[in-house]
Amino acid sequence: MSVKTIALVAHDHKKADIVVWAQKNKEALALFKVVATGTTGSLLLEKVGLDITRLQSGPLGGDQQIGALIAEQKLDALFFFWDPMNPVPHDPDVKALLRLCSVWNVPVACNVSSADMLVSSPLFLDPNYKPDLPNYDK
Ligand SMILES: O=C(CO)COP(=O)(O)O
Repeated sequence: MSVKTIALVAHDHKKADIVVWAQKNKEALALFKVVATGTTGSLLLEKVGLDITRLQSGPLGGDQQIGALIAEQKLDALFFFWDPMNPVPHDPDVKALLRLCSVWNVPVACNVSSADMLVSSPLFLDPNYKPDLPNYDK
């Protein structure tokens, strides 16, 4: 049984949302090891006081670093408040990250309501719960 690792990421127009969400869920988030992309991580540290491992900023490779954690089976969930209304320069990285969540059966919440449900899910909070790994041999 080990502490779960989660990643928190928000695009610029969603950063206010993730700060409010993290403030609301600060107690629950303290149960996890938290990693975040650079700017999101700085904001969460400053405004919420979360203990966070900061990766690169998204456009500089932060999404890919989180993808690498998924490929190495070192990430238990992704909370990604991505922006459906504004394009980002690293859109291929965003798509790749979301794709890897599906490839590796990693739970991913892309908006406030799904983040609320995931962070309060008894199943996810069960330290013994591990989603099945996919089998691509067939
Ligand atoms: O762009 C991002 C995710 O695609 C987020 O990166 P920042 O947290 O550095 O803004």
